[in-house]
Amino acid sequence: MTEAPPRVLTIAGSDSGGGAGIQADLRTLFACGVHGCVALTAVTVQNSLGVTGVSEIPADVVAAQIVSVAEDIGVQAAKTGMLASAQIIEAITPALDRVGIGAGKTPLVVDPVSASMHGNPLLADNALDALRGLLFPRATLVTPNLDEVRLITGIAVKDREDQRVAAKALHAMGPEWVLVKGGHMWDDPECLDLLYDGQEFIELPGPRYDTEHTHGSGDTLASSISSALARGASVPEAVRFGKEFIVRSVATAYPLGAGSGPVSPFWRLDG
Ligand SMILES: Nc1ncnc2c1ncn2[C@@H]1O[C@H](COP(=O)(O)OP(=O)(O)OP(=O)(O)O)[C@@H](O)[C@H]1O
Ligand SMILES: Cc1ncc(COP(=O)(O)O)c(N)n1
Repeated sequence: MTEAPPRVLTIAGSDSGGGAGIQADLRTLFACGVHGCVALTAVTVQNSLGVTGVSEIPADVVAAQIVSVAEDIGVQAAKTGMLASAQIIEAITPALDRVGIGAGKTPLVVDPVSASMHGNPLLADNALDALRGLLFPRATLVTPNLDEVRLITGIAVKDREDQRVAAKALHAMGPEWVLVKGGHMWDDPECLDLLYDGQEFIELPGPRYDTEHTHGSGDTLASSISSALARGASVPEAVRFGKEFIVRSVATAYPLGAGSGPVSPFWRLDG
């Protein structure tokens, strides 16, 4: 009998265009050789141009998916993406505690998705307190982009020095590690992501490709990191793996529809 691969649980929303959300997560997890499980939080009506509708899954159903999967199948890492509302965050917190995800147990990556790349909201404004107060203290790693940094901390990051100040402010909210992503530092010729554990800064430099096709880049990064954590990697090892994974996925992104196409993990399946 073949041994089961590691399992990663993604707690996230669906993107009907298949570029971001759980579709990007499952595609990435598959390419990384781990089994992906899902706790669906919302269905979005979405294509390459943006989001035109959102239907939330009832909060108790989101929580029940987590418990069902973790208690039977077992997971070695989990990640959150679009969480939609304070009610969903409040419902999943006791479920995560019940099955031992986060808070120093099974690694939990919190990607604090607040809006789509087109600017459409994916998290209610009144959910920020729950995100900061309930999820951040349980997180092994939080992975905000610069818009999310501004929403969560009030810090407008313009350069690499600000990125360090923001990392400290985010770390003070309770996560073990913080990754401040540099994709939105538009003036920077590189995409430098900054990892911080309260003591040491680790810089993860990378090229900046001149492309509009970066849909799903945050999900792909967080999922590839989660796959490495599920295999037992340390956080710095997992983030280095994820950075290499996303660089190659942006390099091979493809156009789709009239707007922004998705980053592509397919390169990993070649040869
Ligand atoms: N044009 C680019 N070229 C290379 N790497 C990029 C580019 N844009 C983003 N990245 C990388 O992709 C990852 C996601 O970064 P970003 O800051 O864009 O997060 P995000 O906004 O959450 O992503 P998205 O919302 O597009 O899913 C980071 O590792 C970042 O450095
Ligand atoms: C369901 C869902 N989850 C996450 C994103 C963020 O991805 P992006 O910033 O690339 O639009 C999204 N657009 N849709």
